[in-house]
Amino acid sequence: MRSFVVRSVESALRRRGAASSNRRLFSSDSVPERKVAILGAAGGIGQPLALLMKLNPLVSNLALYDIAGTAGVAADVGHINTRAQVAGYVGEEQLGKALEGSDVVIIPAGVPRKPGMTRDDLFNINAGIVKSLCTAIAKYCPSAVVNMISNPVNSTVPIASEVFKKAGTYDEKKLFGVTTLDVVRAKTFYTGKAKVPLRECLQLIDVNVPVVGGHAGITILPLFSQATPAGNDLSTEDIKALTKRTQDGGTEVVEAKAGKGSATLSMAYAGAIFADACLKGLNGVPDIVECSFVQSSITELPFFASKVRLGKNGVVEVLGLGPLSDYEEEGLENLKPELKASIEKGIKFARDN
Ligand SMILES: NC(=O)c1ccc[n+]([C@@H]2O[C@H](COP(=O)([O-])OP(=O)(O)OC[C@H]3O[C@@H](n4cnc5c(N)ncnc54)[C@H](O)[C@@H]3O)[C@@H](O)[C@H]2O)c1
Ligand SMILES: O=C(O)C[C@H](O)C(=O)O
Repeated sequence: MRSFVVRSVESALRRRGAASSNRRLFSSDSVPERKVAILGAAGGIGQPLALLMKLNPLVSNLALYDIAGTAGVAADVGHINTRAQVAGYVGEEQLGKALEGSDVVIIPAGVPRKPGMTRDDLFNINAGIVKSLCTAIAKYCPSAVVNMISNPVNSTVPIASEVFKKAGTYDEKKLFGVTTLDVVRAKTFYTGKAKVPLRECLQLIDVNVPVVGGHAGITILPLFSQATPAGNDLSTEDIKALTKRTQDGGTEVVEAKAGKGSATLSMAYAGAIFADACLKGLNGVPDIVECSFVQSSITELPFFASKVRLGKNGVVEVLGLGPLSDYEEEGLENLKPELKASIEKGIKFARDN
C-alpha cells in the first residue's frame, strides 16, 4: 500500500515535470521531520484520515487526539509499517502534549449534520469546540499550519482567526478552511459528464476544477468554465446541473447516510490531499496550488476560498478568480450576503465569548 501511495504521488509529480527535484523528498534520509496532529481523530473523518496520514511518507510523527477512543485508533494505525510514529492522546489534560511541536494541525472535531440540518445548525456546538481547540493551538504550537475541517467552515475559520488574534499568534498565512472536498466532488461530477479524453478520466488527478467562495450551499461556487481539460460539449443546462450537484454534494451524502452522519471517507481523502499539499509547501516543493478558504482580499469579504499557492510559511499567494462566465459572475454576487453573514457570525462569537 505504501509503495502504491508513494508511486502514485511520484508519478503525479513526474507528470507535472517536477520529478527530479522532488523524488529526493521521498527517500527517508532527506525528508524533514514533520509532526501532524489530528484533533477529533477517533471520529468518522478522524479515523480514515489518521490512516491516510500514516501512509504519507512526509509525516514523521502523527498525534491522534480526541475526547475518547484514541488509544485504540493509535494502536491500530500504529501497527502499519510506514515512517510515522503514532501516539494517541485523550482528554484535555493530554491536548498540550498532542500539539507540542506540530507542523500541521488538522481539525475534524465536532458534530456532523443529520438530514434536514444546514451546516450552520452545527454552529452552537462546534463553535465552542473549535474555540477551545484553537486556544490550545495558540498556546502549544502557535506556528503550526491549521487545517480546519469542522463545520460550518464559513464561520469556524473566522472563529479561529479571532482566537489567534486574541492570543497574539495569528498568522493569516497559516490558517486554512479545508474546501478540498468541494474540488474533489466537482472533479468527479465533471469527469462523469464532460467528454474529456479517457486517459484523463482514469487519472482524476489530471482533471482540474477550481471551486471558490465558501463551504456551504450556494457559497460553494465551482468554476466549470475554467475546468481542464475543457469539456467543450457541456451545455448551459449541464453546467447548472453540475454546479447544483457540487453545491449539494454534502447533503446528498447526509441524506444517503440517513441520520448516521455526513461525508467521512471522501472527506478523509480530501483532507489527506490538502494536508499533503501543506506539507509539501512547508518542505519547499515548488508550485503547490490548492483551493482553500483563507483570509483574502480578492473580493470585499475578509475570508474567501480560491486557489492558493503554498510554500514554506503557508500561503505564498492568494490567486485571483480568473475570468468568470456570466453564470459564475451571478453565482459570485449571490453567494456574498450569506458568506458575509457566516463570517460575521463567527467573528462575533469569538469576540463575545
Ligand atoms: N470541511 C468539510 O468539507 C467537511 C466534510 C465533512 C465533514 N465535515 C465536518 O467535520 C466534523 C466532523 O465530522 P465527523 O463525521 O468526523 O463527526 P464524528 O462525530 O464522527 O467525529 C467527530 C469527533 O470529534 C470528537 N470531538 C468532539 N469534541 C471534541 C473536542 N473538544 N476535542 C477533540 N475532539 C472532539 C468526537 O469525540 C468525535 O470523535 C463535522 O463538523 C462535519 O460537519 C466537514
Ligand atoms: O455536508 C456536510 O454537512 C459535511 C461536509 O461539509 C460536506 O460537504 O460533506
